[in-house]
Amino acid sequence: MNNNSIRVAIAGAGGRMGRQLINAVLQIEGVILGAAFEHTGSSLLGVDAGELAGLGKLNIRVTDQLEQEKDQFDVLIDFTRPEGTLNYLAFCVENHKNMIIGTTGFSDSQKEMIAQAAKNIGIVFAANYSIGVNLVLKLLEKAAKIMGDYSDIEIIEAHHRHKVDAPSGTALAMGESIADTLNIKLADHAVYCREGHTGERPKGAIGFATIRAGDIVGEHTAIFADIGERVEISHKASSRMTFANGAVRAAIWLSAQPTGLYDMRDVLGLNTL
Ligand SMILES: NC(=O)c1ccc[n+]([C@@H]2O[C@H](COP(=O)([O-])OP(=O)(O)OC[C@H]3O[C@@H](n4cnc5c(N)ncnc54)[C@H](O)[C@@H]3O)[C@@H](O)[C@H]2O)c1
Ligand SMILES: O=C(O)C1=N[C@H](C(=O)O)CCC1
Repeated sequence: MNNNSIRVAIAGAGGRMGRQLINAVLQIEGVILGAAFEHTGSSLLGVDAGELAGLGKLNIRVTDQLEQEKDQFDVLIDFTRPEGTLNYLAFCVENHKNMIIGTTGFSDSQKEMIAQAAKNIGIVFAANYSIGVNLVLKLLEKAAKIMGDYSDIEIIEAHHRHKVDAPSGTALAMGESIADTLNIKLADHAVYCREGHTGERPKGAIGFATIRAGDIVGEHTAIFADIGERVEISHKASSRMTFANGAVRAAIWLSAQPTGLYDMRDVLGLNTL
């Protein structure tokens, strides 16, 4: 640790991702843990953040008192729920703190609030912070360019039984990447549900299928299928540390950027390829 270290606050510190993020902050050079937040009423308030993550005492207590901690951090990493994110967003705008948003499941109007906030602070907003998934988003542009206007496109995702939103943010980002390349609106082509007598597959549909089971960390496949052949582009995450390491990398990168809205492809330099 040195005086130039970026001080990170973790929101949702007691969650599956929050605990991994505490771990990642302690392991990665250039960042230190400044604060750990949980929502009001959480049974984890007052618990030591290091002990929460199984790392021993850090003398940083989990709190819901943002105002009291505001001088302890430069950037807030949020993996919570949309309503939680929007509360933290208002606080960060008010107090000029950068934000890394990993939460998924936002409505269009909530996404617009994030975009508006990014006029005042730096925000990286990504449905998936793994390097591999962001590479996949780029590969999908290539596949869509070559096969997108004649093949049947389907996106399949699988996650653990506790996940509350569907399709996953990553599956939607994959759909957006394909739709943007084809110059179409995902909302006009997405098919999220099939049941009963559906009729034949409409040409140009982008289908989504969701699996929720056990402890699956996160798996995504995009299929481009024609008669006689199909291409499948897949990513499988086997540890949440891949997301946590990516989010901390984004926090370091964001500290050197001007105010604005970025995604993980900006952080990795993939948007200029
Ligand atoms: N972008 C990525 O790379 C990535 C990776 C994994 C998970 N996620 C997303 O991150 C989010 C969290 O996932 P998780 O598996 O850690 O979930 P989780 O349920 O284990 O953790 C959520 C945390 O948020 C807290 N929380 C819930 N409601 C809140 C509120 N209103 N205000 C403040 N805090 C609140 C909970 O107490 C908990 O600590 C989900 O939206 C998930 O889809 C994104
Ligand atoms: O575990 C989750 O929840 C995940 N959510 C993200 C999504 O919705 O895409 C990323 C993968 C893990």
